[in-house]
Amino acid sequence: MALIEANDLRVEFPLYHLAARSLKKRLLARAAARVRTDESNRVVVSALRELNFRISSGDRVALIGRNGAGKTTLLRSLAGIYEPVGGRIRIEGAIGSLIDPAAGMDMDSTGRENIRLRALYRNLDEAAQAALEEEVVAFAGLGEFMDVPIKGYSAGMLIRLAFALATAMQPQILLMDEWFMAGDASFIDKAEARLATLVSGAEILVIATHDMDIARRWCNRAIRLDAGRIVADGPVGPVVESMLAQTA
Ligand SMILES: Nc1ncnc2c1ncn2[C@@H]1O[C@H](COP(=O)(O)OP(=O)(O)OP(=O)(O)O)[C@@H](O)[C@H]1O
Repeated sequence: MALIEANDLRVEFPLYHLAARSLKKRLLARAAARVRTDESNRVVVSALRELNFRISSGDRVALIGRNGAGKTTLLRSLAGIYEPVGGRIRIEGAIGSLIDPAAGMDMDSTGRENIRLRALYRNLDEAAQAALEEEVVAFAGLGEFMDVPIKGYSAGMLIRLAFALATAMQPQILLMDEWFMAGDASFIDKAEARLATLVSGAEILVIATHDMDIARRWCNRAIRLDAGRIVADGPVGPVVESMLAQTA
């Protein structure tokens, strides 16, 4: 059984660039509720404030909310990319994340070399490594670009490779940013079919999105954030309605 549990989760970012007094003052005045000076006298923005929730097997959760609400920060905190400054996150289950296409990739290596590096990282034996390579190469459909250093890839090509790599191995918990649904039409069709299989196999899906249709189509629950706090958490229909009513 997979599980994600957050207790009083708090994430803050220091605003180092706010050395200029006037700018600091202006910003503090505008966003007083979210910007504070911490114990070390640093100006910090509260990205997530005392979040409490529990996500269990079978939950497919859409993280929704306006710009700056904290969706990406929460997704990244769950993936272990950001360290909470307060509270705790408990995760049970193997995580697969489709958050940052370049994460875990070596930009100087070719696509094929990146697949092999991932196989090494996952401790796959030779047969599993060969199977992974064959599957990712076929799915990504990058042709001879597979043998070109990935720093020469377009954004779309990098998404294809990242998507193929991340979805080749079935995770129990899948964390996803909506822009992984972007790309050219032929890839989107392929990606959606692949994702459908993955989502039906993954015990938990968490997807950060602005697109209420994506939320409704993929999720059964929504957590709505506003200015770093949870303002609604429940079945996807009513939570999406509350969001639409507010932005109408
Ligand atoms: N690396 C960072 N450094 C400083 N502040 C950050 C950083 N990342 C996020 N923030 C701040 O944290 C808050 C939450 O941002 P976050 O990106 O999580 O929101 P979001 O809901 O994903 O927004 P969007 O829909 O615009 O992508 C914002 O106030 C943002 O300015």
